[in-house]
This record gives sequence, C-alpha cells and structure tokens, in this order.
Amino acid sequence: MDSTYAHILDGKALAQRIQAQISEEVAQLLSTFGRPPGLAVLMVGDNPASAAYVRGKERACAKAGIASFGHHFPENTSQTELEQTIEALNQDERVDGILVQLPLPDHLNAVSLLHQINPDKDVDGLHPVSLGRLVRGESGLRSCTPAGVMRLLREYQIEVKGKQAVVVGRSILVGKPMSLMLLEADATVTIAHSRTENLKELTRSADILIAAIGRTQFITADMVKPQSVVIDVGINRVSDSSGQSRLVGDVHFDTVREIAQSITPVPGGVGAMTVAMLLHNTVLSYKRSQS
Ligand SMILES: Nc1nc2c(c(=O)[nH]1)N[C@@H](CN(C=O)c1ccc(C(=O)N[C@@H](CCC(=O)O)C(=O)O)cc1)CN2
Repeated sequence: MDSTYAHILDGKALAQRIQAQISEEVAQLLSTFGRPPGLAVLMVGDNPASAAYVRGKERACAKAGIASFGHHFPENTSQTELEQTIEALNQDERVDGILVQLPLPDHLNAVSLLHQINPDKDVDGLHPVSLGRLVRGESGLRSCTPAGVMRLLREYQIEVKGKQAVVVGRSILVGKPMSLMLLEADATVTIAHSRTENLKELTRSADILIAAIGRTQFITADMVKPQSVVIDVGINRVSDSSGQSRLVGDVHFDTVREIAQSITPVPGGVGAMTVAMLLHNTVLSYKRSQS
C-alpha cells in the first residue's frame, strides 16, 4: 500500500468473517434447540435497489442456515394487509426477526408499521422501544448500519473514547442511532445536517467523520481533518459518460483517501456490514427467545 493513502477499512471481508462465525453458531443452536433462527422480510413493490437488498439478505440467511420468510407484496398493498401480516409474524414461533424493507411506497405509513413489530423481534432496531433502549444505554437490538460501523471501528481497533465524532445526517435509519452509539462509546458527538451552518468548520474538527447525508461525493478533501477516520455510509448509483453505472458514496473517495488516516470504500465498506449485523440481531433475538 502507498503510505500516503488512507488505510482501507474492509467491511466486505469483515462481514464475511462475521457471517462465517454466525453459520457455525447457527449449526450449534439448531442441534441444541431443534429449529433454526428465522427472519421475515416484508417488501412492497418492485424498487430494483430494495429488491436487490432483499435478495442479498435472503442469500445471506440461506448461507448462514437461518430460515427466511419472504413476504413480497404488490405496490398497491394496503396498510391493513401489512398490519395483519406483521401481527401474524409477531405470533409465529418460527420467526425471531421481522423487518420491513425501506423505503415504502408513499401511500403507506412506515412509522406506524414499524411500531407494530414486536420489539423483541425488531431486528432492524427501528421500533421506539429499541431506540429508547439505545438512548438509555440499555442492551437491546441495535440498528444494523450504525451497529456495523461500530463493529468496524472495534475490529480495526480505532479508538472512539474521548474523540470528536461528527455525524453528517440525521435519519432515523443511520444518523440518529449512529450518534447515540458513538456517544455510548464515549465519543464527543456532533450531529450535522443539510441546514448546518459552517459545516466545513465542523467536519474539519472531526477525528471520526461519518458521512450519511445521502448526497453523492458530498464530503470533499477540504472538509476533512488530516489523519482522521472517515466512514462513508452513502450508497449512490451514478452513470459515467459511457453510460456505465457504478456505486459511489457520500465521500469523494479519491481525494479524501489522500489525507485521511482510514476510510471505508463504497462498495465494500459499511453496506456489507449492514447484512452481517442483521444476521447477528436475528441470532441474538433467537437466543433470547430460548432462554
Ligand atoms: N429495513 C431496512 N431498509 C433499509 C436498510 C435497512 O438497514 N433496513 N438499509 C438500506 C439498504 N440496505 C439494507 O436494507 C443495504 C444497503 C447496502 C447493502 C450492501 O451490501 N451494499 C454493498 C453494495 C451492494 C451492491 O453492489 O449493490 C456495499 O456497500 O458494499 C446492503 C443492504 C435502505 N433500506
């Protein structure tokens, strides 16, 4: 590796290692308790990106020996039908985890559906009870993407305690839980967003910068503190001049890697960790139901 470039935090390789460990654990749990952990995924419509993520989750479950129960609904499905399905899954003893793939079509109320999931099966960590446990620092199911970031930082032995962390983005899926998890790990946390004034001043103060703003290559080298850790949560599909499409993050990787100490790539960084953490949460929920 050229020493002037940042160290690459390889989420894909780490996710594969975690998933291999989960497979071994699932085999043991199956022989002890006589059934595998189960994950139900609800998907509405045929958004191609969501369909690809759901397929990825189902493939990962199959590889780990986790039973997956796919519920794929047409675009015009009603709120009531989804509520009834969630209620049935809440009662289903084969199902340890339930998730609603986001985003949902506009006519559906995602928040109300997420509230209906039994918090003990909330493997996406998006139910108010799960988020409340996070706020209080109690153990519980943590949202997958920020949990994946924390695991990456831990595995690469990146010190979080006492560091200045700036999270750019305030979504319920990433920005808010990410900030709370960093706080839980004793970082000094600032949340920035699209309305933040003097954003560059803030991001340049970050020892750990989390980009989760949903804007293609928004974080440029002049916004980054030299020798900092840059975590890119963005996933944006772009087309080049020849019409070829590829994924890029919220960070301008080619320039930022010249000044950061460590950086996650896109693809191959945080995204892969999301699925590994989902499997982790499903197994955690299963083990709790057996004890
Ligand atoms: N209910 C949920 N909906 C959504 C979530 C979520 O955590 N829960 N997150 C995203 C999408 N997502 C999982 O659902 C997800 C995103 C990215 C990846 C991933 O593996 N990315 C790879 C690239 C994959 C590719 O080539 O397309 C990477 O970054 O390396 C997995 C899952 C929104 N919805």
